[in-house]
Amino acid sequence: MEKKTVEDLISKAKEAMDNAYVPYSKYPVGAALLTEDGKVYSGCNIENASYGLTNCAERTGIFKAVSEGYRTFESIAIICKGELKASPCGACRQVIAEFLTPDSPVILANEKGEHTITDVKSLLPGAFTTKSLLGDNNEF
Ligand SMILES: O=c1ccn([C@H]2C[C@H](O)[C@@H](CO)O2)c(=O)[nH]1
Ligand SMILES: [Zn+2]
Repeated sequence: MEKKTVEDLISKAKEAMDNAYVPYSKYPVGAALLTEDGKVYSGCNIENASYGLTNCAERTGIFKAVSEGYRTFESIAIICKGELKASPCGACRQVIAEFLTPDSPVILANEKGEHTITDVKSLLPGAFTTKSLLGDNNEF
């Protein structure tokens, strides 16, 4: 990926992270997605007093974009507070696998300005996808 694109996505994810609603965990997360036509959608985590209703940053960003008509994304950047780089939860990995391709870059960043780039298939090998429903997933 181009350095500028990576830096831009991380910076948009950080802006979203600053809007995180996290009174319970106090663990802000931000995500930013690049659409096929070059737009960026971002999201933050949104918690709830009924803890299980919390929505992660990744899914907030993806659902915002899907609700406006987007169906596939080029890449996603995720950032969290602190020195550890972000790592999406299992639910988000499944949703990421739905809307990005197995080779799509996933940028995992921390607040110190560091990041790692992995991809969707590494986050969720053998993902259950629309292909599985069509009997066309023979990864395993
Ligand atoms: O990748 C992740 C992991 C966790 N969270 C949120 C959920 C909750 O608000 C807080 C602590 O789990 O972090 C995210 O938004 N994305
Ligand atoms: Zn999640």
